[in-house]
Amino acid sequence: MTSGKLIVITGPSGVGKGTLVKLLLAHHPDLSLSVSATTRPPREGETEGKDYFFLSRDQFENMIETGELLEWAEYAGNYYGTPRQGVEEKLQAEEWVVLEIEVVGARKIKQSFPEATRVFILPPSLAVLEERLIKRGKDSKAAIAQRLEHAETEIAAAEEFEFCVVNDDLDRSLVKLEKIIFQPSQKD
Ligand SMILES: Nc1nc2c(ncn2[C@@H]2O[C@H](COP(=O)(O)OP(=O)(O)O)[C@@H](O)[C@H]2O)c(=O)[nH]1
Ligand SMILES: Nc1ncnc2c1ncn2[C@@H]1O[C@H](COP(=O)(O)OP(=O)(O)O)[C@@H](O)[C@H]1O
Repeated sequence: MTSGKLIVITGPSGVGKGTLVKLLLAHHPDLSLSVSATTRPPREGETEGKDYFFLSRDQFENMIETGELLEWAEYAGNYYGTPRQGVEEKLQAEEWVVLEIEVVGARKIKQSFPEATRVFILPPSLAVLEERLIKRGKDSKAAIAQRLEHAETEIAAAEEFEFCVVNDDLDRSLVKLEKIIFQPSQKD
């Protein structure tokens, strides 16, 4: 790797961003994942500093005010944001950094990093997205309904992004993502 690169993976909740990013990092240990800050309480099994930096609203708002976040957004009642320092240090060290973030934040990244490679992950259909959210078993019925409603607006913005991948078959989607990241000039 000859220079730093910022890779942004975005798309609606439940589309498979986390699953794809995990596979991508397992196949390419050179890539570095940015750990986000959030005011959402930790879920069972989540670790501070590994999955997220878990902050109070006051702490998060302080980071916004002091410009410590590269981007941030409010999603389903909680704040989520990318700590600036870690990403900038990694890019300066010529690392390739992956952000897995929701759509509003991914949009904002374009302003500070016009060169970023941004990939929007699409579900094969809204029905499949709903199925995945239900199967994942992490969200209440009401939360799933809220996420699906939100997904429709997010999907309408997909065309703004440099690349789109429909996450149908997981292995095929991973290959498409790898092509976008490592061979962006080649068309398939
Ligand atoms: N803008 C922004 N979104 C983030 C960040 N970190 C995570 N997210 C997004 O916030 C949304 C909710 O994340 P989470 O509560 O972990 O739920 P899940 O990804 O749906 O399981 C997801 O779409 C994440 O991609 C961040 O640093 N900035
Ligand atoms: N290509 C796929 N085919 C079938 N199920 C998938 C696929 N990608 C992800 N999933 C499943 O869908 C659910 C949501 O995926 P997840 O990675 O948590 O989404 P996100 O991070 O976008 O919220 C998980 O249960 C995951 O195992």
